[in-house]
Amino acid sequence: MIRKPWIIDTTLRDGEQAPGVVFSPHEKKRIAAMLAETGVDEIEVGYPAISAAERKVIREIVAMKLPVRLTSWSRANMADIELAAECGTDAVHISFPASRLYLELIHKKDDWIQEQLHALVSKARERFDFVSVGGQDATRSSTDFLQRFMLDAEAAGAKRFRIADTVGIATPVSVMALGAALRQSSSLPLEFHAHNDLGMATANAFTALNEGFEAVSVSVTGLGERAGNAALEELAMALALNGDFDTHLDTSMLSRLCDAVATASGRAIQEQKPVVGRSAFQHESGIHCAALLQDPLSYQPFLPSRVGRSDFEIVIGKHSGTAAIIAHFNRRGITISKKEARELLDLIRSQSDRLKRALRTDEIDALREQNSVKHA
Ligand SMILES: CC(=O)SCCNC(=O)CCNC(=O)[C@H](O)C(C)(C)COP(=O)(O)OP(=O)(O)OC[C@H]1O[C@@H](n2cnc3c(N)ncnc32)[C@H](O)[C@@H]1OP(=O)(O)O
Ligand SMILES: O=C(O)CCC(=O)C(=O)O
Repeated sequence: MIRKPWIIDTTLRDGEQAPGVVFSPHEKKRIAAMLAETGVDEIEVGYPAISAAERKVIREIVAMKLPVRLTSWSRANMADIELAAECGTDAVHISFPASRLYLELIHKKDDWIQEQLHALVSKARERFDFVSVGGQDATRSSTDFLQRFMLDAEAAGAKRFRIADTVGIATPVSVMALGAALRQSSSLPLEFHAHNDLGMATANAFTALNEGFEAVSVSVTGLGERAGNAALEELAMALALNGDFDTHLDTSMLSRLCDAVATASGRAIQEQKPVVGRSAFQHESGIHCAALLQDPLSYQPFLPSRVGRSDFEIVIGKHSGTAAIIAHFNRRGITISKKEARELLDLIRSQSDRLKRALRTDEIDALREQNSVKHA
């Protein structure tokens, strides 16, 4: 059966918490509009308690009437919820500490959670259509604790429970075990909020959906605290290729969306970034290029056009072969013979070894000129 996962984008909340990142109101509105156009189901649009300016831009995004659920983030206190209610979002997410360590850090005991859940969720339900409850640091908590927490959240009227892997220590194996245990004791829909400290955020989000979590939170380019969150573009493509999910996401928007967030955040997209990094569709190896020129899916998981990119790029250097060299010239409207390509390849390899890099087009042209002078 094809499943429909609920994709929550938190670029405007957890994404902006990446150290040093500040989005302008214009950038926030543009990112929200692009997220809606991409087809995410919900946008965690910000944290109202930060400032009046934050509340103003959230209200402006609400006024855009995007076809997506907008959620405000809140701590587990009445003041934050009231500030969130001023913003007019459809939903509020109330974040509780969910581990002993986090409870101690805010000087609270276990029974505080139960009391607050009832007071805060019932208050929030008067003001919001949808109330989600979050467990911060849930992956360093015990299953018993979380089971009780979820039952209390459900009884208090919450509509979803977020398991936050706040310090990014979960693995696909632990996510599967946790999901299975929690679903035994409560029918409250589950969300997984991954962090990438061990490089597993996307894998954990993907595993959570496969394990039966109804929702995941992601951010564009994985922007977020420390090593970031699960990346929307990575999860979108993993789901699209998997075949068991229908996300309704327009993946052809992903490159533009990631570029917009990279520019607005001042965090350039890493060269090797999956899906949208510059080298994600760049090839130098001769064997790969020879095959790609016959079938572009031979050495790529999907066509670049699927994420809004143009054709794959051939890089000419030490690892090139003659097919790539002939194609390099063909793409520029120049026909060269296999024999000439072979002669050029020797020159390209020596120069590439010497320079310790691939060659630019002008350098390749100079070598061709040098080779033709030799034959004149
Ligand atoms: C894992 C996460 O992503 S959590 C989200 C983190 N995001 C942010 O912190 C970004 C925005 N933060 C801010 O603008 C400020 O920190 C504010 C407005 C939230 C609070 O500022 P301040 O009042 O100066 O408090 P400060 O930041 O020093 O300390 C955090 C306070 O929140 C309390 N707190 C922390 N987590 C929670 C929680 N889940 N529920 C209730 N209270 C909490 C702490 O006990 C502490 O309270 P205290 O000031 O009474 O001791
Ligand atoms: O919303 C929550 O409860 C969790 C917040 C968060 O971003 C995290 O714990 O990583």
